[in-house]
Amino acid sequence: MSNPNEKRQAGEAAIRFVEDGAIVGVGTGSTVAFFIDALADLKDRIQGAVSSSEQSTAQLKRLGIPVLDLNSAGPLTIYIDGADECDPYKRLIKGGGAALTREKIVAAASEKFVCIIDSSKRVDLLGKFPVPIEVIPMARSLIGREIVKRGGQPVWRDGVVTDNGNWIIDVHGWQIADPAALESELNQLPGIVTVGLFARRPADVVLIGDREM
Ligand SMILES: O=C[C@H](O)[C@H](O)[C@H](O)COP(=O)(O)O
Repeated sequence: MSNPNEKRQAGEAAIRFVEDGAIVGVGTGSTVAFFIDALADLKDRIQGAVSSSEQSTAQLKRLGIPVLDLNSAGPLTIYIDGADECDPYKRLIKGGGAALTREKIVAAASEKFVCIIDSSKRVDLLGKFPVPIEVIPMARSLIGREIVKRGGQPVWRDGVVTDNGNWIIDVHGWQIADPAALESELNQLPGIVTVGLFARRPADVVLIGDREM
């Protein structure tokens, strides 16, 4: 069961990775919300943040933290984000909040990815949490069939539209022995925008509560 106290501890502990003058990559979700609250206390010491979602942008702006565009911000030193599952190799499932595409972009643009979770997210094998996949709407059925061919059960997150105007399919029933290979394979399918597996670029540091994994 998710532990809000550990989420808050992780969000606050991640502040130690923020250096003076940094532009901070900011993820999305209830754990990141604690991080953003803590970041507000440092707002005069950083240049600003690059956000991964409209939700995080709204919170950052409300707290007076400048939100910068990734194209002008350039490479970032640090990205802080939550996850839905994390394995012993710091490979992740993300996208429970439908923000996976921008999250993967900001993570890729950052030198160090610090993942903040509570202990309920730690697993030995990824796949108990359904894998979110962002798809172009016209490809929903096509991608659904491709997932069934690969042993998964696709469930359309009906009614959810991502910040990019796309849809989400959640894949149940995968026990993922080689997440990087599955991520690469799915990345080849026309119509898939982003796979919620962060295995080719795992986290660099994982904080479970205030404890480093
Ligand atoms: O799309 C959402 C993100 O990948 C979140 O980082 C993930 O779902 C974890 O969210 P939370 O911190 O609320 O458990």
